[in-house]
Amino acid sequence: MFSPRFLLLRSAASLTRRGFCAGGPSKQGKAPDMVEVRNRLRDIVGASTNWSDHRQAMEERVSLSSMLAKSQSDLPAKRMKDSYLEVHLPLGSEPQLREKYLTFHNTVRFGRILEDLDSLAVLISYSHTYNPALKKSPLSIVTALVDKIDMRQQIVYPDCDIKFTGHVTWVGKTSIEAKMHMSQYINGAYSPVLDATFVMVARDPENKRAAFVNPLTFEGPEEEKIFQEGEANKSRRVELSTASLLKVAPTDEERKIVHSQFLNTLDTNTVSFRSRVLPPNSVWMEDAKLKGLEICHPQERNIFNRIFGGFLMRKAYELGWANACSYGGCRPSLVAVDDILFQKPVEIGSLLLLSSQVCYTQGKYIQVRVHSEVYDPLTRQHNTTNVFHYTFASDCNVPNIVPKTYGESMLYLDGKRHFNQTVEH
Ligand SMILES: CCCCCCCCCCCCCC(=O)SCCNC(=O)CCNC(=O)[C@H](O)C(C)(C)COP(=O)(O)OP(=O)(O)OC[C@H]1O[C@@H](n2cnc3c(N)ncnc32)[C@H](O)[C@@H]1OP(=O)(O)O
Repeated sequence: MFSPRFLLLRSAASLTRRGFCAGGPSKQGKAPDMVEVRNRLRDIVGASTNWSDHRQAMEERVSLSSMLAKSQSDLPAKRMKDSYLEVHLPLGSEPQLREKYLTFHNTVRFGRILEDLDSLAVLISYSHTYNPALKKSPLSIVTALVDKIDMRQQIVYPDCDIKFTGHVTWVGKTSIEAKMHMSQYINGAYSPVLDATFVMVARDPENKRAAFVNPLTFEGPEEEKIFQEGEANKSRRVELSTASLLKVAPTDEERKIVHSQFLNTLDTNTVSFRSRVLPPNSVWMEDAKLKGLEICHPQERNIFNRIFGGFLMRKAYELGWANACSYGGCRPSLVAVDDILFQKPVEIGSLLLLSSQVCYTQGKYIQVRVHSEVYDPLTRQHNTTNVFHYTFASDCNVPNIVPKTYGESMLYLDGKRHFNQTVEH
């Protein structure tokens, strides 16, 4: 069985029984925090605490393959409340924790929140797939996609307690959608800060092949609605991927936008398609990039000895934020995160190249895309691992971003699609 600490974190019912009510810690014990979430994740898969033991720990996991279900119907259906978790981040009551989360401008580092959400989504997924007959889970559950994060409040205070709640909202055969909410204790009550939807994928113990997850049942019309939303999200994701500009031509309306941008930048003094002039209050796309490099040390590993998805999101977010800050000339605030795709795992020891680009602007909004790739210095090969999309708002209107090449125009249209999806709807 998973150890009693895991049970502390389990369902809504057990949380209430033990007194982990919304108001804060109980008398019987402290409400679970992020350290406990990560310790639990380590226990669930049997990850080593020291890097020097990681090979042995991985070898031990291989034997768990025989515990995998042969089909989804062999697994018992779970209820939404079976995976419900509530976790506290006591920034208000534990000042020593604040340092890790604090920005120079006395707000909360959003990159740290991304890390916490990622760990929580994994634990929610393990709660859904929990099998009391097993000591360790044979599943390797990885983050495939951050579907969206909607900000409901711009400012996150560094000295007020934070509460995360969440549960599984939809499952496929081997994938799980988890929705999480973050709220902050301000003036005697918790007020909503953000809503997040993640898609997790279950793999075998060696993280090589997909593995079945328990079906999900819903109780009552409210849960049915949540499940239907999950179905709709899945269909939307398939539609978006089919219409990707990397696969098909832009729509008629989009083509018109590209051509009118081209005409707007033609030099009227020359009869040439090549001589281009930057319109007033505009910036060429090629001048709105910011790049970075990360050496992927063992310290940033996840429980599967690959680089932790939350770390990748934090690094990409901070680079994207710095780019938006430099572009708008003031500190921007985050409006939304959407469609962060984890295409390939990042191995420990990799050189990770991060490249951010302002790809769309509208009024005070700045849409930033961050692309990350692993670079092998021996073969000089590059492999894309992630693509991140962030929407920021500046204090006042920013210059228009203008593409010059066809490839940049596609980035612009892709940025516009992401912007419309997150801000306008
Ligand atoms: C030791 C110290 C530890 C310290 C503690 C650290 C903190 C704790 C950290 C905790 C750990 C933190 C966690 C981390 O850090 S995880 C690290 C970050 N994530 C990764 O590295 C994942 C990288 N990506 C991949 O490996 C592959 O692309 C995956 C495995 C994701 C898919 O591969 P592939 O494409 O070959 O899969 P498939 O064709 O067999 O399909 C399988 C299923 O997947 C569904 N699907 C696929 N893609 C998407 C998508 N984009 N949107 C929605 N769904 C998607 C698909 O529909 C199907 O579902 P279903 O139809 O069967 O239902």
